[in-house]
Amino acid sequence: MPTGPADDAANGTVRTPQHSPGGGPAHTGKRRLGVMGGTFDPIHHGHLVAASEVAAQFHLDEVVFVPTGQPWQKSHRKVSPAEDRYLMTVIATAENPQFSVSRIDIDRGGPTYTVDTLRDLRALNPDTDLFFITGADALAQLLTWRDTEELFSLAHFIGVTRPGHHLTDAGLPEGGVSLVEVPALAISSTDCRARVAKGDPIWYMVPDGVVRYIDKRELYRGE
Ligand SMILES: Nc1ncnc2c1ncn2[C@@H]1O[C@H](COP(=O)(O)OP(=O)(O)OP(=O)(O)O)[C@@H](O)[C@H]1O
Ligand SMILES: O=C(O)c1ccc[n+]([C@@H]2O[C@H](COP(=O)([O-])O)[C@@H](O)[C@H]2O)c1
Repeated sequence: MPTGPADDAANGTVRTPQHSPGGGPAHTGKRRLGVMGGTFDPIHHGHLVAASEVAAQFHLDEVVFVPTGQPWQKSHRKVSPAEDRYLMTVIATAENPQFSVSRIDIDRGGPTYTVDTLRDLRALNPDTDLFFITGADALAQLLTWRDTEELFSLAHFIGVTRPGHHLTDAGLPEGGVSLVEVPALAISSTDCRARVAKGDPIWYMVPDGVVRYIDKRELYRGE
């Protein structure tokens, strides 16, 4: 029976980065909390599969989804109200006892920086190891985030595959990042929004409750 990412690496499911022998930090005996940050406009099955796969491979006790307040690197486009994105995330994760949702980035106000997310989660969860889950596109931009040197002291970073993006930890600190293959789902929030705007269905791309919420709140129409 696998005991951790090192075993998973042995059977080939973790693409072990050269900087991170064994595919991730050893189990310290502390609670292991995954952190999935995103704008979730809307949340879709690509997010959920990534979180579920990382939780299994890294033996996480829980994954907390953290919708952004103001995603400063998406300031060039309209972002739906935080409350709508938060509620869609709650609806999408409600059935999974291992998943939860945090409002910390929304309630803090101002632009969302992951360094603040992780500092706050650290304070709220003493004696817990944090694992920040992020997609290949976000991983490639990580060095443009605020206070990158502090980020890697707060959490271990797990980069997951995403169709259309190359998964690499080039330039990132040794041992700070693990790369994981997740079952590829070619779904993006951008595509979901465009489909709703055109009147195309998004059934089965996002959870059923999220389809109904988007319809009820008339999100993405005419965008
Ligand atoms: N299909 C997917 N597979 C794996 N990871 C994904 C997928 N879609 C999004 N992610 C990751 O989830 C995190 C949050 O993503 P985000 O909320 O921005 O969704 P998105 O689909 O990338 O949105 P948008 O299309 O609006 O940029 C990011 O790290 C992103 O790379
Ligand atoms: O900390 C930063 O400067 C930073 C810059 C861009 C994105 N992030 C985080 O990356 C995650 C994915 O962001 P997004 O906007 O692609 O959904 C989310 O948790 C963001 O807060 C963080």
